[in-house]
Amino acid sequence: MMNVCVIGAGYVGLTTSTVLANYGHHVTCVDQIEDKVNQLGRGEVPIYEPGLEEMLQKNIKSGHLTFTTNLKEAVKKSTLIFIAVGTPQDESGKTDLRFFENVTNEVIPLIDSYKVIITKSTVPVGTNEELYQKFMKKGVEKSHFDIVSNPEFLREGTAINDMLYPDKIVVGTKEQTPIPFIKKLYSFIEAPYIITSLSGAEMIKYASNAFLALKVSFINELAKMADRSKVDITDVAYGIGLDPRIGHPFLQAGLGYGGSCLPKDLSSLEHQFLTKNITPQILQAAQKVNNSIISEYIKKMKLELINLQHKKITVWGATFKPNTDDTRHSQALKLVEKLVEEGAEVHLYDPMVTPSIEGVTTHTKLYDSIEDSELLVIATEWSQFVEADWERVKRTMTNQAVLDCRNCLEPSTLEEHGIRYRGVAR
Ligand SMILES: NC(=O)C1=CN([C@@H]2O[C@H](COP(=O)(O)OP(=O)(O)OC[C@H]3O[C@@H](n4cnc5c(N)ncnc54)[C@H](O)[C@@H]3O)[C@@H](O)[C@H]2O)C=CC1
Ligand SMILES: O=C(O)[C@H]1O[C@H](OP(=O)(O)OP(=O)(O)OC[C@H]2O[C@@H](n3ccc(=O)[nH]c3=O)[C@H](O)[C@@H]2O)[C@H](O)[C@@H](O)[C@@H]1O
Repeated sequence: MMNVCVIGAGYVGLTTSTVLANYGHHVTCVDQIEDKVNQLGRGEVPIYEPGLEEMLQKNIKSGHLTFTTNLKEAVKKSTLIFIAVGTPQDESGKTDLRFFENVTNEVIPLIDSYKVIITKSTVPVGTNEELYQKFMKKGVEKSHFDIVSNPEFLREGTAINDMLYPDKIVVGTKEQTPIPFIKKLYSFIEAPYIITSLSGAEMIKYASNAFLALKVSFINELAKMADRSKVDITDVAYGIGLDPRIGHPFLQAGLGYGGSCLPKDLSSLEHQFLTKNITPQILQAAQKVNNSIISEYIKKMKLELINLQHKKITVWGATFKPNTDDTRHSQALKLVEKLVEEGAEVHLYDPMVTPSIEGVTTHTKLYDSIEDSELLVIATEWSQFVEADWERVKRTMTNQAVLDCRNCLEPSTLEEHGIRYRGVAR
């Protein structure tokens, strides 16, 4: 079993640390935020990720997983060093590598024996090659390090399962030397290896997120046409998805894609193209479609209420998708903000988060949020909403109308209760 250091205790760092510890490795997870480290040390996970807390507690107890702010000690005792810090976008949309660079600057002087530096963070094509050059320039002995680009493909909400059962393990490397280490590390996972260059691995990660975003934008563009042609978009998605060359996943029309990665990675990839003087037409179109969706739904609300000013509208869902507490780049919150701009009296309920937004009343009880409401908008497809008591919804609202921006409800169920249903091209 191997000694592993994971730098960054976010979704990726925590899942990586916990899963590796669960399969017998000795993992030290480092974060710079002391409170977070203390909390994690007590077995409390600051993010909502199903199954993570239980697995983490088990591994702390068995002694396979520890948390610290002391990078030096963690690096010294480990052969494999994962970098899993955030790589957000800056104001211009390109990747802000500040955290990544801080970490590598801190790690370089600590290397005095062979280590494999494994980049899990999503970084622009060419970053790991530059990192290799940086190690060489700073005089780290060639026999003391290898750089591996090992991007992560997990989804929030199903992180553990995705890490245990990936469809592939991508390993970008300049040398053969680190490959046996990586294979030993992941020996509990059955998945094909894609061994490629450092930049190849980086590009696979961006291409993957970009393609997922394209699928979502493609179906959302079709949904606009379907809506005006009285075509049910779920039939179209099902029909085209049966062709194995297309496939069903990521053809759910709705409010569009959000989250901490798809929007930022598309924007980053667009910048990477532009710096090479290539216009990324498809990427730009996918983003344009995604950015156009909120106004489509505002129009739909106006069909129901004519004017949104001073109308009491309730939005159910704030997170960017169900089963997470992440609201980064949430389309639901963009919709809420737009409703405030339109002068509506906005009420918000989410099972996991209670964000504070100027001009919005946030509720902690589902049915309180729709009291005297004139329109209920489903912005995130939490199962709690799908299973709502529609008779109670009908009694509590002033105007019985639901706009299902995720096509997650059964129209006939609502109609049976005398509630007007509008969905996404249905
Ligand atoms: N969130 C996700 O589902 C996925 C994220 N990724 C990529 O993985 C990377 C990490 O993403 P998240 O886990 O969401 O990030 P996050 O932002 O949730 O967490 C990053 C952590 O790194 C810590 N950190 C920053 N600088 C540090 C330093 N110098 N020393 C120690 N700790 C430091 C922060 O305190 C924070 O706890 C990103 O590049 C992201 O694009 C890839 C696949 C899935
Ligand atoms: O790089 C990352 O961080 C990760 O980004 C996404 O994972 P995640 O952000 O957790 O969320 P997804 O499940 O991909 O959903 C993204 C967004 O697309 C939307 N979506 C998804 C599917 C669909 O059919 N329609 C649709 O609108 C979701 O509502 C959500 O807002 C990718 O799916 C992961 O493979 C990747 O590792």
